[in-house]
Amino acid sequence: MIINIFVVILLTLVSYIIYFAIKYPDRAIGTKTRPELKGPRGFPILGNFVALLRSRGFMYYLLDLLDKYGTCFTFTLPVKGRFIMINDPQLLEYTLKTEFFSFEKGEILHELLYDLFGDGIFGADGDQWKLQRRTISRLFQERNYKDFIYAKIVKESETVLNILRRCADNGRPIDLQDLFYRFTLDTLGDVFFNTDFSCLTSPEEPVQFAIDFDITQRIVDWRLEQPLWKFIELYDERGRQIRNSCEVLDNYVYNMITSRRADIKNGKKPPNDLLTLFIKAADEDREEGEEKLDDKWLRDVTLNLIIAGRDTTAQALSWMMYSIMTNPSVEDSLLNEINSILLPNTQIPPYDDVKQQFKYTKATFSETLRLYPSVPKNLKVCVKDNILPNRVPVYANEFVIWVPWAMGRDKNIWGEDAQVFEPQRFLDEEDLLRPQNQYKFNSFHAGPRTCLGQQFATIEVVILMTMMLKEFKFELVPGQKSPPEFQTSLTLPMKKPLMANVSRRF
Ligand code: HEM
Repeated sequence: MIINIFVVILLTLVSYIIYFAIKYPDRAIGTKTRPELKGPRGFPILGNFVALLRSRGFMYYLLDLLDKYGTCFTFTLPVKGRFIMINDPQLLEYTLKTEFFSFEKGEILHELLYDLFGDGIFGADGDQWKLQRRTISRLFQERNYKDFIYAKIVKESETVLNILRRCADNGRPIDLQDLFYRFTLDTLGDVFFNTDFSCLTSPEEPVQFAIDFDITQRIVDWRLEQPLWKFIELYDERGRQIRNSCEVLDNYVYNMITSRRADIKNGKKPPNDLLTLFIKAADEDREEGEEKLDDKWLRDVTLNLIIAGRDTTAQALSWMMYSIMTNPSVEDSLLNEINSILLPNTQIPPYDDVKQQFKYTKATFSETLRLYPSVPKNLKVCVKDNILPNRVPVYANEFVIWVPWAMGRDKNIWGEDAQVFEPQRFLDEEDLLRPQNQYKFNSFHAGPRTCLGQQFATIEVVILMTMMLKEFKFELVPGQKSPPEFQTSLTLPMKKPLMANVSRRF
């Protein structure tokens, strides 16, 4: 009897598989056929999943396909569906601005980001996104930079200099990538919570908040590439790890919120930081009838911003230092600029200079992000049938995907010298910053969802780079791969440490 039931189930299963294999002979189950589009042929039911698994990771897979098929092609993955590449500024403008409401983050992305990002701005769409964008923009304004953000960045930069002084004195090389991760996390801890995560004060010690942060991000990255993540996490270690790490992060942030609320209630003067401002903004908005601004909302907003600001900026700093160390003429121009703006015997650039001057430093930062964009690939889901300007239809539930890494190196977009590191391309004849088309230089995203931390990151980079380069010379420790390999991830970490020797200039 049991054997009969088993045979019936097996036969039914096999019949279904045969049925679906005939219905979806070269693409993932559930996807529409698109014979008019170029792209690799997939397996029945699984689409291009096998090829993706055989590749070195999603990013490398996309780069191989871009080489083979050009800027617009398609492939399919089970559970996720069809992806259409749109590696072209005009197509990007159309999806990120003109048809903004037809292309969203969508439910699939929201769900796989949820443990870490919650309902925060990164996974949010519609009114939920609009409300957060409005509140966050209100707080990233000039007055707050002047009042406390600038001073906190300078303070953390000085701690970095102390570490570098010890390295220079001991003749010990340093891993710059690790140093920059510590710097950006400590800066965000200070700016958001007026707290010291102690990443820089104990540079040899692991930091629990950072460890749990890295675990959750790694698992979220993996989910992006793995269609069966929900099922695998049921029996795999990763499910337990992400729950535990998120609990640590949640407890940390909720404790901060609770004790700050208590301080405010008891009439204690709260510190100048973004948490205080967010609590005030949330309370004001709640009085105006916004229901959603509770402590969970505050947790989501602050954690999203820390995630947004830590890795992106640390990685940009690492690639920038690598580019400076391997381009002596760029280093000379940076030093000329620093010495022409700073008075002799001063090392800290004044706020107004950071904002208005340092054009070459800012151009070097942009050039770094053109070649090494901190978010190297990105995607949106189509929520309403649409036709792209190149006449390619995109149907609801299909993804559009683009690769800033490849766009930044595309000769058709940046000219014959696209592969060359040349900050001058961001400056005009009078050495003023050239206004950029956001859809061409899209490392900070573009359209209504442009990065809200661009100014924050620029100020952080200008201050730290100026202070570091003024006092120290950096040289790559020989024997490292150049250019360094990246690790496939949501962002663009270097795969190995970036080891440098440090010596004093004076
Ligand atoms: C080099 C540094 C940075 C780069 C290259 C960068 C790049 C980006 C990119 C590509 C996006 C779009 C991501 C998406 O598809 O959702 C984004 C969004 C965002 N970034 Fe940044 N970012 C940087 C630093 C920062 C910092 C320091 C902060 C804040 C402390 C920040 C806050 C945000 C926020 C809030 C959004 C979401 C905007 C929205 O969805 O409306 N970013 N950033």
